[in-house]
Amino acid sequence: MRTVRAPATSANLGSGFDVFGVALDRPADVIRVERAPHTTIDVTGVGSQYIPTDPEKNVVGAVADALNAPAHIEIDKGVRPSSGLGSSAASAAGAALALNALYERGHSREELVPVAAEGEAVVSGEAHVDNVAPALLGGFTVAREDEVTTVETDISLVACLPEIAVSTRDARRVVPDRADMKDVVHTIGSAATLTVGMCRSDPELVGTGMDERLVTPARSELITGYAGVREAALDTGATGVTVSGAGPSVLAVCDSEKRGRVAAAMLDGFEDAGVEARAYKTRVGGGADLF
Ligand SMILES: Nc1ncnc2c1ncn2[C@@H]1O[C@H](COP(=O)(O)OP(=O)(O)OP(=O)(O)O)[C@@H](O)[C@H]1O
Ligand SMILES: N[C@@H](CCO)C(=O)O
Repeated sequence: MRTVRAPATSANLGSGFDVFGVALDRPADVIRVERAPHTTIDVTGVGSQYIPTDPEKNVVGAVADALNAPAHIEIDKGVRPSSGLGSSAASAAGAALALNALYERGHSREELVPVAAEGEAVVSGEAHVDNVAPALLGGFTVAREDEVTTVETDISLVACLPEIAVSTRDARRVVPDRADMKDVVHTIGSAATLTVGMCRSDPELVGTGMDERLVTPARSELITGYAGVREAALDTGATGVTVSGAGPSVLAVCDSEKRGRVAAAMLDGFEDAGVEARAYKTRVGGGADLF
């Protein structure tokens, strides 16, 4: 048997749609795998009632197929599904690392990124890697077609998860097909600023670099209370706020000692909109741990 703790992740960070991602040091899924003639799946934990155990429909089934590694797979969910915190990616990345070890396949973590992305294709229709890459590699990741660059960084974050479900599939439908060149230029400037901020572990630059006008405006409409939550976080010292992944979680960057105040303000913002929520005081963390 092999066990992996696979972290939540936040993709996009505003200006890096389908490119940027970060590993979060909490929450996380725990995946246990044992050799078996056919793949079977048990799911427990947060939101497990919404997660299929059919290997054709669960992301870990696609990963087991891709590695030709049938197994009994137990998933203890710490990352709620349809959260914008890379719930499906945590399971896919965890299963890839665990099955690779169980069957001694010998793949590197980098080689496991496209394998785990096969799982993402099961749920969102596309094998996007911007959540599985940080879940496997840790830190801040920049994903291009066949290449992922990683940077270690020390950035504190608050991820606020409302009791709303937004599926990645639905949130991809509202992304506009076309963009104004002025908005594209603005986004490139933000993405470059954010990248420098990650390299310098500078929350001001990272927060400033989250600003963009291409994807977030349409997606934030799917999150009841978003405008108030964003304003509340900025008023209490966050340096930047954006939609986490496809939403509905809202991600704020701030100094580590301000996380408590920012988290409380974001929860109040959702409460004012009549939405229950929970907040994770977290930071950019490492990739999945194999035990
Ligand atoms: N092992 C799994 N863990 C979580 N969700 C799974 C798993 N297998 C299948 N799913 C399905 O995937 C969907 C959740 O994935 P989705 O990409 O929409 O959310 P997410 O991973 O939290 O978000 P995001 O990618 O925006 O951070 C749900 O419909 C869920 O039933
Ligand atoms: N980049 C993907 C990530 C989903 O978590 C999206 O925003 O649709």
